[in-house]
This record gives sequence, C-alpha cells and structure tokens, in this order.
Amino acid sequence: MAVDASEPRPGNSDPHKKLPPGMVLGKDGKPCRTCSSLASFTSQTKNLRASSATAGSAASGAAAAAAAAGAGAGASTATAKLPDDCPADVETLGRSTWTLLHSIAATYPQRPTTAEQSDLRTFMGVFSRLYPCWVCAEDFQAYLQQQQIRVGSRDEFGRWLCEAHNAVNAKLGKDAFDCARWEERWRTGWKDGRCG
Ligand SMILES: Cc1cc2nc3c(=O)[nH]c(=O)nc-3n(C[C@H](O)[C@H](O)[C@H](O)COP(=O)(O)OP(=O)(O)OC[C@H]3O[C@@H](n4cnc5c(N)ncnc54)[C@H](O)[C@@H]3O)c2cc1C
Repeated sequence: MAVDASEPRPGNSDPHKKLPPGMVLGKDGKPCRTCSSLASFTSQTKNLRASSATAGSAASGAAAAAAAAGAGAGASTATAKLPDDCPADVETLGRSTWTLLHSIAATYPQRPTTAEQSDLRTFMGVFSRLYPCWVCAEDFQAYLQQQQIRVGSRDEFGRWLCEAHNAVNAKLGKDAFDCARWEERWRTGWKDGRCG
C-alpha cells in the first residue's frame, strides 16, 4: 500500500494547495467524505457553505452544526460534536468495515468447502473494488495483488486479514496488532474474560 490517504489526493486536476490535511477529493472533484477525516471534511464544507452563504444561501440544521464543528477544530472535537446519524467519514467507515471483515473471518469455517473458499475470494475481490473510500480501495487492490489472499481455513484467512489490516495501520503510522491474538479479539473474546 504505497499511498498515504492522509495526503490530499484529488480525483482530478484541482489544485492541492487549498485542501486541508486529510482531505481527499472524489473522482468527481468534490470533497469525498468517506475518503477524508471528519475534521478536514467539515472544515472544507464549512468554507464552501460560507461562500454560498455570501451568495445568499444559508446552511441549516445538522449540516450547519457539522460545518461549525469543523471550524478550526481537531478531528476529535469535530467528531464529538456531530450526532451519531451523520454519513460516515474515513475513520467510522473503516472501523465498521474492519468489524465486518474480521467477523467474517471469525465465522468462516475451519475447513471450508471449495465453494466457500471461492465465495470468500470473490467477495474480497468485489469488496476491494466497491469500497467507498476510493484511495483506500485502490491501495487495498494493490495489496491483494501483492499478497495473495489465503482462504484455506479460518485461521489462514484471519491471519491474512490481520496482516492486511496491519499494512493499513503501518501506512497510517499506527501500531501493529499481534496477529497471534486475532481470534481473541474477534471470535472468542480476551482470555481475561472481560468480553463475557
Ligand atoms: C480495506 C481498508 C482500507 C483502508 N485504507 C485506509 C487508508 O488508506 N487511509 C485511511 O485514512 N484509512 C483507511 N482505512 C480506515 C483505517 O484502517 C481505520 O479503520 C480508521 O483509521 C479508524 O482506525 P481505528 O484506530 O479506530 O481502528 P481500526 O484500524 O479501524 O481498527 C478497529 C479495531 O480493530 C482491531 N485491530 C487493529 N488492527 C488489527 C489487525 N491488524 N488485525 C485485527 N484487528 C485489528 C483493534 O482492536 C481496533 O480497535 C481503511 C479501512 C479499510 C477497511
């Protein structure tokens, strides 16, 4: 995964310089919420709304609150001020998606049939093309090309997925997760019993 999505990456030739850090444009050239951190997205949309307010239109309701939350605020501040029922940014989308993917690994058979292995391979291939953050999707497709997916058993896929997740963690400057413990995290619960 060669590209850091914290860098501005426009989908067209718009100038990078006006984009806040963490902002990624969609392939249509507009701010891409599912590719961007919430703080940068709300900061950018605030600027756009301010421009249109000057031209006579006003932002309102939750949208205005979101824009205000982004004004000069860090990601955590903006996140704290937004209601739960707003569209996903790159982080909430990522967390939910990893939960789904690791949970699929956790319920994948220990001895999958040929058809089950084929389904999982197909699912992951389609997933990598449909993932709503296009920069994430492109890098994940590249990862799939470099690190052939392993679907021969639950543990094989669980560890492959953990390594894939660690590759994203590394790209984002986060700590690596201990893949020997992927099942504790996503299937059995931690050995200390705190997950019930
Ligand atoms: C396919 C994919 C590609 C992505 N690419 C990008 C990108 O290019 N740029 C970007 O900004 N964001 C990307 N994201 C989102 C990013 O990975 C995180 O989801 C997001 O930054 C939120 O991170 P987090 O720290 O809350 O925890 P997450 O990374 O979302 O992890 C959720 C939980 O999973 C557990 N965990 C962490 N690492 C592992 C692991 N290796 N194996 C098993 N469990 C683990 C931890 O308990 C953690 O709390 C991507 C997400 C996906 C699904």
